[in-house]
Amino acid sequence: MNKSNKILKDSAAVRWLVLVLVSSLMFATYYFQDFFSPLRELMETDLGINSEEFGRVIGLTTIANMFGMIIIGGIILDKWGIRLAGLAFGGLATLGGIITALASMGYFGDDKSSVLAGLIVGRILFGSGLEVVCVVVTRTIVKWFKGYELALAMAINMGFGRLGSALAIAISLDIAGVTVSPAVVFAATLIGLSLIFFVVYLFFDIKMDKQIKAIKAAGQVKGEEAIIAGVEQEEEADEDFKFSDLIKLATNKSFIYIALLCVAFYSAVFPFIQYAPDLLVNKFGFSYVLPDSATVVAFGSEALGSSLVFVVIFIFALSVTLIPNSLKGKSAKRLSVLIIVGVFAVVVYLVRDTLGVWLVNGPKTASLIPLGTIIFTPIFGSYVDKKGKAASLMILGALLLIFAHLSLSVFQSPFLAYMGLLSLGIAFSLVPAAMWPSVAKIVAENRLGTAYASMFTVQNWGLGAFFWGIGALLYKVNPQVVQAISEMRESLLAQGLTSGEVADKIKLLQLEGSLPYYDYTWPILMLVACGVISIFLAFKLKQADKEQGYGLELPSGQKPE
Ligand SMILES: C[C@H](N)C(=O)N[C@@H](CCCCN)C(=O)O
Repeated sequence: MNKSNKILKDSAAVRWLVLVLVSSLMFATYYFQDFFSPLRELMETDLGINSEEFGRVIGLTTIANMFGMIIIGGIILDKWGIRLAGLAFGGLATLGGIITALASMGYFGDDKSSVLAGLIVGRILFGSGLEVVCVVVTRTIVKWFKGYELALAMAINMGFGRLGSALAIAISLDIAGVTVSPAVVFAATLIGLSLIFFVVYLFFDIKMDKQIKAIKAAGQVKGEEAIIAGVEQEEEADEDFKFSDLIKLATNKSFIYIALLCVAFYSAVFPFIQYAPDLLVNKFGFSYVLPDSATVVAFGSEALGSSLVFVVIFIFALSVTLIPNSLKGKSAKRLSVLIIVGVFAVVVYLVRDTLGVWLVNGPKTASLIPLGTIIFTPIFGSYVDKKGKAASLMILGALLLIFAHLSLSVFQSPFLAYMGLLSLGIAFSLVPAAMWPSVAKIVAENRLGTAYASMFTVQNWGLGAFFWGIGALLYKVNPQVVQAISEMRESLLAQGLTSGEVADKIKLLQLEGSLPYYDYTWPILMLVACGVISIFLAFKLKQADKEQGYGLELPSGQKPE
């Protein structure tokens, strides 16, 4: 390559800096999507927002996407390009964040209906920007990493999103303290900051476009340079939305199965994560606040012991998965697994008090689900690249999903709860790692943009229904709990207690057994049905792939004979 024809993306340092700058938008939007999750109870005690209304706030976040916002956003992205579309939809998400924050502070009125209306409007605006931001970021990564480390860049970008989710679940209650608004203000500030990072990115984008233009203008576009300079045109053709393409996709059996699998699978995961901290507190007796070690012991040695076993199994699974990549020879592999597990078991023993405190806290434990996927997704992604078996791995993921939701709904054992969370984390790594590259096998490259946009749209139908549905069913099957908490809240407020004091008092009364907990059995059992549908669809996908020959079971780059 002619040295003078080098452009910004040829520098690894600039490429990775760009990835961090644009991935900050993923981090912040995923954070904002999930930060309400550990606040379910506080919303009720601080703002009087019950579980059905909580479900409405979360569910309506996706409403614009259910009615074609992602398709519209994709068309706008084609017309305006990455820079303007990123600013417009990142700005929309930020505006939604600001309105949500103002509503939680009582800026639009202190009464429950004004707060609720403000929260809903804010979340709808945020949600309208969220998914298009995800498409803009994906397209930006393709622009900078095509021909380089594209798959790794995508996995790391997804990791930024998962880190956002994990942190949101783990720390928002600590940020909130006794009122909801500080957590909302913090989450909205993060989106604002990430938009500033995106603005910084724009300087790189403008500069690279100028370089490409200059190369073209100088008429040096030959051979290898042509590929580089052709980036823009190539991507425009790749990502264009065409309604005729939608029709073609809708008649492809394999695409239908994978799109429906995307709906069924993600419906049982993203909405579950929103309720996981509250489920762990209400069903398994986890805490919302970080308890001291004495309380952890009182929580029960069974739970404490199971949580530590959970950590050791997690590390065992991790080392078994990781080691084959780095060591050859069975005995060397076994020995290194033993050493790693042994060392970690000692470390776990030494820090057992702190770890025990964390692993009986609902939000902190629930945050391990997205956190674990940051490590597992690239591992499974590389397995799919090298060995294939994508359809079979989706079947396995669906099976783990069923186990997870069964152990978290019908059983009452903390040990099974930890195992359920672990298998949910593995499923949440397996299925995305196998699903997204499979779409690229089923759909021609020039239809991928349309394929992702239509998949995200139908996915949002499921998400909207289940975000709201879990809260609504929880409300429906727990009328006495809703009434008892609401009456207690009214009476404590009438006695002159502040909303923070009311929240504390209600928690205390629940701990003492004077106020009941929510029963989550039916809302989570409903998600088992999603797992059963997922497994059926994954089998159908494997069958359809055999007929249509996309090679989903083959390693990356191999085609069936
Ligand atoms: C929420 C979003 N619609 C979604 O499905 N995100 C996926 C990642 C999609 C990556 C596509 N290149 C996720 O698992 O977070």
